[in-house]
Amino acid sequence: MIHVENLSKAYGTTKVLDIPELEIPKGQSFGLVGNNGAGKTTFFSLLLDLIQSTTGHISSNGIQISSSEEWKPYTSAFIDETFLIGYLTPEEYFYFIGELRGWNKADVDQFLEGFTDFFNDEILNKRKYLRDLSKGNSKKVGIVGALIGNPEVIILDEPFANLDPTTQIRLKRILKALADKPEVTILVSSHDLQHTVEVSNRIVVLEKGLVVKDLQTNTETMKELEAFFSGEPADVE
Ligand SMILES: Nc1ncnc2c1ncn2[C@@H]1O[C@H](COP(=O)(O)OP(=O)(O)OP(=O)(O)O)[C@@H](O)[C@H]1O
Repeated sequence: MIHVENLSKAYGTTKVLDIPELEIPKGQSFGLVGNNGAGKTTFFSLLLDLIQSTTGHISSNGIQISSSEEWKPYTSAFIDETFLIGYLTPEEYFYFIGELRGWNKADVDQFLEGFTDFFNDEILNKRKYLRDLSKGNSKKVGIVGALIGNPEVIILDEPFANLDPTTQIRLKRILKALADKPEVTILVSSHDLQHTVEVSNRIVVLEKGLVVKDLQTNTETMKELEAFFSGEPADVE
């Protein structure tokens, strides 16, 4: 589905991402973890053609993302609040995204009914502009907006950050349900190892722009990640 080849990004003389090759098959739920500055957002920004690579390229379904728009109809993302439109209410924003994705108002309304718990009565019918929402509530809008139109590729940068514990648990359920769909490829970055392991069947660890671990999630993955990030051997209890 997504093929990365010889990809690097440098600012001046500093290389912040260097991925010689990476294949993300259709249907995979791909978790990206790494410490601050590891290159997670850089990678996702390159995947969405938000920044230009220094070398190499990424293709999605065989389409080179920097030279064609054809990947956009089936790809959706929420990276940060720049994806939101401050002067719209959540409803207006969702309808706007719906229009882009070929859904009418009724389709969007019906879809939003599935997020009543997730919204916790703080998003819809509040007559508030997106610019006035709290960070957590903005994130909820961005995530749900990214799911409108049943995209096949979903990219979410740190979706758990700024969410309260109840909403994090609800989000995990939503992401797991998406991960179970064979036609959906989902890429999530997070600093929360536990959440990432729970919603991903593959975990890639970035460190200073390099892929230093590439794991199929199993019962040992959490232990292995904790050992890696604490700098201690994995077999120490
Ligand atoms: N426009 C820029 N100019 C210079 N350096 C940049 C620029 N954008 C990102 N970087 C650098 O690239 C590196 C990777 O940043 P990136 O935001 O991808 O990391 P991250 O893994 O998402 O980090 P975090 O967990 O802190 O969000 C960092 O060292 C960052 O300072």
